[in-house]
Amino acid sequence: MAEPAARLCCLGWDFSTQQVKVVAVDAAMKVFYEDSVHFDRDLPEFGTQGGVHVHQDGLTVTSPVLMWVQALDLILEKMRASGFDFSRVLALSGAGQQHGSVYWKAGASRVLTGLSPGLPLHEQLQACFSIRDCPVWMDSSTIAQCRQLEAAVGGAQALSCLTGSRAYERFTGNQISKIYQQNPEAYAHTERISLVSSFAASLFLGSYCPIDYSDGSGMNLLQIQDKVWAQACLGACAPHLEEKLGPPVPSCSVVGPVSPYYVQRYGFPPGCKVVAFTGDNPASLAGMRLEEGDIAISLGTSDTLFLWLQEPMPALEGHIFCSPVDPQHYMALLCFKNGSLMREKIRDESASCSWSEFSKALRSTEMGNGGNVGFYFDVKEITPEMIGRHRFSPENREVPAFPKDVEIRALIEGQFMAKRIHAEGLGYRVLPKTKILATGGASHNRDILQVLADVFGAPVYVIDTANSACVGSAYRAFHGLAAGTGVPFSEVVKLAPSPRLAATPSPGASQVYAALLPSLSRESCPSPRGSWSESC
Ligand SMILES: O=C(CO)[C@@H](O)[C@H](O)CF
Repeated sequence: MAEPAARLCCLGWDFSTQQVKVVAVDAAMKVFYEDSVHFDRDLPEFGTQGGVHVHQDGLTVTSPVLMWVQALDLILEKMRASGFDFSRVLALSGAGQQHGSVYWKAGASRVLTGLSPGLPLHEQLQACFSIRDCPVWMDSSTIAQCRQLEAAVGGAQALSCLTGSRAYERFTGNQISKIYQQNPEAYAHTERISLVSSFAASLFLGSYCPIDYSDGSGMNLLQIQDKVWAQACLGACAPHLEEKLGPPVPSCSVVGPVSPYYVQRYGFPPGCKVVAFTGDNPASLAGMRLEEGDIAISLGTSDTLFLWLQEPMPALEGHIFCSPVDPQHYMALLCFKNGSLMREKIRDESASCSWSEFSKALRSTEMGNGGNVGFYFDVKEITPEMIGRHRFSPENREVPAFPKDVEIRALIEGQFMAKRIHAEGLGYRVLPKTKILATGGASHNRDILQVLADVFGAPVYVIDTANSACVGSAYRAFHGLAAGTGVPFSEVVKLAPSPRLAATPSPGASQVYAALLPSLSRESCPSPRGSWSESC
């Protein structure tokens, strides 16, 4: 096998909240190089914590754009110092933390197209941004702008039908609206607005890179069915916004060759292609190689569900984005705040702080828990917006407590049944070929995965998603090389490592949960909707 330095490859980048990461993937879909620059540790002069600045109001959260630029300088220098052979890079793509926005000052495009290979990027781009502290996804200071936007388009459900989500504080349109309202001069001096993903792509392109459909779906501005900017949303947020955004493009677009800056300074081949960058979650979906009917569940501090949808049903919970790998389909994201911290609390209270006791309780109780059902929200839940612990007896009476073993199963079954109900509320359907891809801390507990397989009636696989956004970006770069050939993404990446089977549904599981789910659905998803055309 050729030495790592000599292998033809694609690069996958991730401009995430805390770091910039890169992986190199060869034609056998094997990761053979990875590197990262950690903002807090490697660029301490910017004074971030977790890559961000939380402002005095506790609501505004920003990151310095020049920190991101300098991080790219640093990581490229690290790669060069390690002997990485840039001349073998066929294409590159990447991801950025979703919803964040970058404001290029009038005249910046001339600097971007005329970069001097003798200088680092951050020295040349110092004066190119009209806003130096960019709003990021952790910001929640735009509730007023959210209400204004929903009012302008006919309400929360109308906005969800149009853009895939009701108004969320972190979504970019509301952030732009706040900047226009509170800093009109900076807004007037802004010639281009990028997402973090398209900003990063612009650095490699040496010109403004368009926003892709998938990450653009996280702005409350893109009409996700027709994949055009929603004029009513643009008008409600800020004037002349469409010209500052530029037209969106399909996520699999080859947006151009890499800038000569990288050819001359680092030795990239002149023909190295830049494939549109996208959001970190869409890139992760690509990295996990989700296919139609599959679900990916990240069981972490909060639990996150990634769904592949053909016929989405926009709702007041969750987010529907254009798919990053199939222009005809969609993906959905559902976040559940009460994840591992809730599981750890019940473990401490009902299993003597022991996971093995916790697992023993799951093994010693029956599927369906004898009709005892529970919802456990010690912090205010996002999906649905509820708080507190709610336990119901088989007679559907609320009760104050369960025996310890019953409590443990009620927690896990309740968490997974709620996920299935809300997923189906967005239009998801379990198919015969459905795979559940589990990742995150709790995915190491086989007994928890067994409950997951039983509730969904589908096999559960475990995957390592440590670099899923980067790896997904490298996969998308390979897919970009096949642009115009009609070869599907799944075919391009078929050599990638397969997930490991961890649990299959127990006999009779479908019947048990088919009996329980409808009653739960009325509790936790009260407004049944029809298809997109019926509910929007
Ligand atoms: O806000 C989010 C998704 O809607 C987060 O997952 C960010 O993408 C993290 F960067």
